[in-house]
Amino acid sequence: MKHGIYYSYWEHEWSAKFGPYVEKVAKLGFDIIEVAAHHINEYSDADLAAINKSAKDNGIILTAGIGPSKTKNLSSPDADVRKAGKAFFEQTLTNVAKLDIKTIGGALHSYWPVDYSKPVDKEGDRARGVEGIHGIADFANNLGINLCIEVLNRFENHVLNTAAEGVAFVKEVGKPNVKVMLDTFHMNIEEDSFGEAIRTAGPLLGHFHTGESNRRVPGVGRMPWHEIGLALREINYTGAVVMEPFVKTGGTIGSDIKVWRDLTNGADEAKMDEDARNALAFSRFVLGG
Ligand SMILES: O=C(CO)[C@@H](O)[C@H](O)[C@H](O)CO
Ligand SMILES: [Mn+2]
Repeated sequence: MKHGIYYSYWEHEWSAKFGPYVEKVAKLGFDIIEVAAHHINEYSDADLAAINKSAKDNGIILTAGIGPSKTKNLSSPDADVRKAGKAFFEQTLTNVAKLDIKTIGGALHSYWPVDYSKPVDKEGDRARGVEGIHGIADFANNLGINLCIEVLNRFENHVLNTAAEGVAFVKEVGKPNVKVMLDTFHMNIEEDSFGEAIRTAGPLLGHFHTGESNRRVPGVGRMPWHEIGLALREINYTGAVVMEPFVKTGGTIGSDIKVWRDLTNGADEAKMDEDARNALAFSRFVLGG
């Protein structure tokens, strides 16, 4: 098991440059940095090559996260949007591969966060989502990338809210590089049992996000970490465990995640680094790796 952190912990914008965080995360002792792929198509080949070299020099593996926008939604009822979504993913995956990234996770099958001001068509969106992911799976596989479909809570997405729904979706897609992704923050809202949800995903679990129920770093709240660690060991999970703390207000990150109060307790960057370091030690101890 390898441990990582989403660099958005320190930032306010999904567009924030991730290059400078590779060395920082390595110094904190992490194995992985998760980067936002939302704006990766704006990086030049030279930027990507420099980041890849920095990752190799620092012994860091990269993974990618993404919440596709409404205009890139693979499950949209509008065929032109689905087409734009496919083209966006092909370009994004091509650039992601330049960083030797093998895992991209998020609501790849849909868009995020969902606009609930209009009625949603869960069955239709799900069916189009299966087709959309099926349509980009081989392209990703040829680049050696796994597509990890994140199960999100009801307030953020309607298509997949539980591990069981995620598993059924992934089985219907039926491609070896399409996997289920779970996140303790979302599981805490939707699952009856953390252990059972992880066991339900079993060998299909491709990526795992961690965070407390208020999205602070692991170890400071009331998430049942021992139960989660036992279940991950039980299914012999050897993939990435990436903490995804969101603690700062402001910017598009603050508004998409709905952080309306400072969850850092007024921490400066050094204190935020220390919190991340402590959360890593806690995660290695309680989850393994
Ligand atoms: O859990 C979430 C959102 O609540 C994330 O994994 C998200 O999809 C990604 O961070 C977007 O970049
Ligand atoms: Mn997540």
